[in-house]
Amino acid sequence: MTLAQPHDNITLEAQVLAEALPFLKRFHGKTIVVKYGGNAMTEESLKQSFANDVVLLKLVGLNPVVVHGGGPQIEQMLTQVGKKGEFIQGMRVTDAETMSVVEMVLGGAVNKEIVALINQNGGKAVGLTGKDAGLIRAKRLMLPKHGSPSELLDIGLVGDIQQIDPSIVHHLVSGAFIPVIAPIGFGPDGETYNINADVVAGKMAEVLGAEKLVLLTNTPGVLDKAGNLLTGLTPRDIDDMVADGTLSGGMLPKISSALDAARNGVKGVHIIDGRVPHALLLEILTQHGVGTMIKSS
Ligand SMILES: Nc1ncnc2c1ncn2[C@@H]1O[C@H](COP(=O)(O)OP(=O)(O)O)[C@@H](O)[C@H]1O
Ligand SMILES: CC(=O)N[C@@H](CCC(=O)OP(=O)(O)O)C(=O)O
Repeated sequence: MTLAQPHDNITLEAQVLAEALPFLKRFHGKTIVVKYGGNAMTEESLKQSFANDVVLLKLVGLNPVVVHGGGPQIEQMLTQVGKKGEFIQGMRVTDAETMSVVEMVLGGAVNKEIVALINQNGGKAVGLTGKDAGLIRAKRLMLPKHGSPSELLDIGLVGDIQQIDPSIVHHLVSGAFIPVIAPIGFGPDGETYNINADVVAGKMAEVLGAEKLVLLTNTPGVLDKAGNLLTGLTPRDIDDMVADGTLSGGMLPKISSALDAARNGVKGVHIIDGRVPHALLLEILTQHGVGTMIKSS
């Protein structure tokens, strides 16, 4: 027996669907880069709702391109092999052994899990690393030291993106596929580089001329010192928050990539809570933006 739904609920559902129309029109045929952070890939039901949202966006005419992280998953594997991860300014110090683990975890397990989830939900996902079809060319990153930016820190096999050749992504998107990209780059002499996934997502959004960049993470968005959600951030706010330490750890590369993308033409850049079911749909297809929008000025 199926019980009838109260009219109020039905009206509400119809209203939500009808409200999506202006967003569907605005974003039809547009590229949306979605960064799926390792910290947002925790519960099984959330992974399913993420995959479902990506497929839905594709089927209604948008072009989602997924860039994923996997920091916690790398950490787990490093622990199994008796190594401990170390981060400087939100970037993993990467020796040769760590690089093999990173490539195995990101290019293998995590990438294929996301591809399989999207495909189970009715999409046609194709997994890539930055090595495939020459997608992400990189060189060794030298980090300016905090407080003494003229001094440079060498943190190992961490990549600084030199060039993105988006042709493979364009081919896949036009063939109705959903690209799923692991943040690994290659150097001129065949070196393999570990690149922060937020940095890859930001650059990918710029190079693809994406309409939006949505970064899914494990906080409600960017928080102030008291833990309140900030719904919008200007470059000035960001400078102040970096200087007083309100932004730290993994949020540093995230914010700087988000700001670069906003300044380089990506119209909507959002950091949102990947632990909220269907956060991606709420952000893109409703008026109820969730999380923090990063403004270019
Ligand atoms: N001001 C801030 N607001 C929100 N999160 C912050 C802030 N400063 C630092 N963080 C940290 O940044 C983390 C998100 O970055 P990260 O761990 O790299 O996640 P992801 O795997 O999604 O990229 C948060 O879980 C939080 O611990
Ligand atoms: C250089 C660097 O820090 N690379 C990251 C790549 C994965 C990543 O960025 O994962 P999240 O998005 O889940 O944090 C790392 O090794 O953890």
